[in-house]
Amino acid sequence: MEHTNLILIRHGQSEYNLENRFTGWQDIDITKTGKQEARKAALEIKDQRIDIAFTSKLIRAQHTLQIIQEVCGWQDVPVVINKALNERSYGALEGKDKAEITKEFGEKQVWLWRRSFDVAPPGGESLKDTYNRVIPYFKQSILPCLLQSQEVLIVAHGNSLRALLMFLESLSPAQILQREIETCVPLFYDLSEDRLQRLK
Ligand SMILES: O=C(O)[C@H](O)COP(=O)(O)O
Repeated sequence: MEHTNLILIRHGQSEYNLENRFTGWQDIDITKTGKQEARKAALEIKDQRIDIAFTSKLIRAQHTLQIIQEVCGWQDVPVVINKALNERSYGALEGKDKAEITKEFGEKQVWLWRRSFDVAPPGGESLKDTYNRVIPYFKQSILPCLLQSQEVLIVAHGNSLRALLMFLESLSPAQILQREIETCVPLFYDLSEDRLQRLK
């Protein structure tokens, strides 16, 4: 496998993913399928060296990371938990059925809430709001590890990771509209020293 110094993984399927409900900050665990996805992701990355792992305060991400650690034998890898990596808040939509909300508000509005950069769901966070907490945390706590040549694993959420890859790949608000992050499909980054310096 090629060298990589940063791996991003979205948690395994959650109970609400299975039920097609908006999750956001609701602390919902992963399903049996989610556990299998985590084991599969672990097998894909187990040959990598990981020095430190970061995850959110939410159980679906932590549980996914625990399974990865068990399968890879990485129980001793230090884990840093921070709410800055939490999923975006879906506000008033949390717990609601995505299909019913689409029926009520229309596909275009729901798509803007789910995928646009700056349209926030009612009472929740836009991707821009999420970006504005994820990226300062990345710069302050994760980037220094990478700059010290540590190999980093981040297990987080669809939208906190969309914010992060927008930053890492210098994507515009128009480009991020198209990006979907699948559950437990590892994203590998090999960031050169020069690139890391420019991310500071
Ligand atoms: O919070 C949620 O509902 C999901 O984790 C991500 O949802 P999305 O695909 O609507 O962004």
